[in-house]
Amino acid sequence: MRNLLTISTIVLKEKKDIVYTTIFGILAGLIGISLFGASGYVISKAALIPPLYTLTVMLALLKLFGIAKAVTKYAERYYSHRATFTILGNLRVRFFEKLEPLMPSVLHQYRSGDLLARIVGDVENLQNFFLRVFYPPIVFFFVFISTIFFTLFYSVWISMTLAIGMLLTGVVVPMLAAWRQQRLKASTQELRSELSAETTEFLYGFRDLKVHQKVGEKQGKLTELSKLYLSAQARKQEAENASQSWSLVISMFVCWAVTLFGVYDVTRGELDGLFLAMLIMIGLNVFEYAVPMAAFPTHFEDSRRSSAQLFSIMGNQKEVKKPVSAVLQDEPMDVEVRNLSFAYGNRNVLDDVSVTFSAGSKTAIVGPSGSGKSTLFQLLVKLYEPTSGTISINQEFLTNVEQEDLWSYTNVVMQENHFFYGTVRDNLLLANDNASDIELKAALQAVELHAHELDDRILEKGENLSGGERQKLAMARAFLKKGRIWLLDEPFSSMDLLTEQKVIAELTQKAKDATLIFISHRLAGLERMDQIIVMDEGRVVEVGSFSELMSKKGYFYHLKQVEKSILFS
Ligand SMILES: Nc1ncnc2c1ncn2[C@@H]1O[C@H](COP(=O)(O)OP(=O)(O)OP(=O)(O)O)[C@@H](O)[C@H]1O
Repeated sequence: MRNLLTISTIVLKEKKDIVYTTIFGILAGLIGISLFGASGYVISKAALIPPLYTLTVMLALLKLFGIAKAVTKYAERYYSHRATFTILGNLRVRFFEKLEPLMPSVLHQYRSGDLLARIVGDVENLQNFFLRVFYPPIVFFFVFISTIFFTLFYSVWISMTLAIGMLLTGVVVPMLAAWRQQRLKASTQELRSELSAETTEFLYGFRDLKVHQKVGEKQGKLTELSKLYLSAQARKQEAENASQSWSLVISMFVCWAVTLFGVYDVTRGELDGLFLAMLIMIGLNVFEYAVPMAAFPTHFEDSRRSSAQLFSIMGNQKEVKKPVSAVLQDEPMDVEVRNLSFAYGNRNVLDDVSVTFSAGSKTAIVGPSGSGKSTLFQLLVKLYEPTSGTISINQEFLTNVEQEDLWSYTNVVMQENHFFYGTVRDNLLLANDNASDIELKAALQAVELHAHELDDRILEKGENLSGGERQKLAMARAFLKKGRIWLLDEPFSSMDLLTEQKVIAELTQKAKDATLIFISHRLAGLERMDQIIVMDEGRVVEVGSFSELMSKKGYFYHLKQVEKSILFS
């Protein structure tokens, strides 16, 4: 409910349109009922053969009502839709602004299809909040109350019957429908998110599923989920149709009752027969405004669930602080890690890690698979927040440094890098918009990607590149940036040894005025590093230069012996 209140505050920003919508909605309702009522009166009056001029004036008035109804209805639609689309725009912007600083951690917690369904589907769903939940009840009650008061002048019984009809269609039927909605366990939103997440995974993993002959099995699961979603939608629609039908049935009974009471009053001489048709027509027309009330609970429940789904993404996250930072400079920077621990859920993967990367130093982090190297890397680039301990850059805690700032001063190459559909040029320009073609070609040369032209096409996710070529292109992208911290997570693992040595030589040259931290599986070529950090089971087990570690004959020395024995066996 708190989420819906937040949505209401966003909706209320469009006060002007909301007021206009409500006023024109009420006017359209009152004029519509007057038009019907007046038609009934004119029919009765015409039967008494009044002078022609009386009929002419009455018909002219009817025409005027007709035009006024069309104009007010148009204005109501115009302002309500204008408000809806502006509110939808505001919601999208608000959601995006809230989500953007949280994005790295959000991406790790949600399946991509689920996130997409929430961003697109749930925001879209909220368009009904104003259009079907927020203002129709106001119009309904205002129009009904006015009608009840008006009919009171003619017949207490008719007025009372309309009041009962209003209570039944405006309160009882929607309450029953809301109760039924609550009993529908699986919400369409949750099922849609699941379906979207499963479909995305199916498409991403299609090739592997095919290789392992599991396409049919996965397809069956998807079909099952899709059926569940369709039946949830059907049940929801059935519930809405049922309450609309009940509303209609009640309105018909009320109209019969109005007719009966009217006839009874006329026979007793308490009501002029001239007004009977008018009252019946009013009774028939006023229930038009009860129809949206029947759908009210469905849309209310939809909006509640959608807002809860949306806010659950933001509510789960600790918002990353974004104070302005003056710590990052265009010169090599100190990076200090103190007593850093990190857990994925309740699984500890880093335990009390303390290391220093002094300004301009070159560090390699090595260790067996799963020792926590990449996790440390992700904490250094602020993709995760530490469970405890600190990371500081130039004596400023990383929590006080803007993520965008950090990334603009850092050259990052991850284990898996993303490439977009487009040309080699487009993908390189991501790192530096202002790079000239000469600089782009030099970057390609530096990573030994001679065979590729700037206009060569790259498919989505770099599908038409080999693993090594993807790493080379990612390095070329990093070479185009002028960062003062280099953070590389196994950037050469798929390159051949010769290319690796050439790229490392180029990297050493390019990063000579920067702090370089790189994670490596291979132990060759680490002699030129200022320090080597050896990790095992989430802890730092050794730190020192190559010669220090080799003479110590500890963990690193042992790893090196194993590597040698594999290479020369
Ligand atoms: N997103 C995640 N959720 C849960 N556990 C994770 C996640 N990512 C990594 N882990 C676990 O954390 C531990 C450390 O992983 P990490 O990727 O940091 O190791 P690594 O030393 O970089 O390994 P490698 O050399 O194979 O890349 C591993 O046991 C891994 O299973």
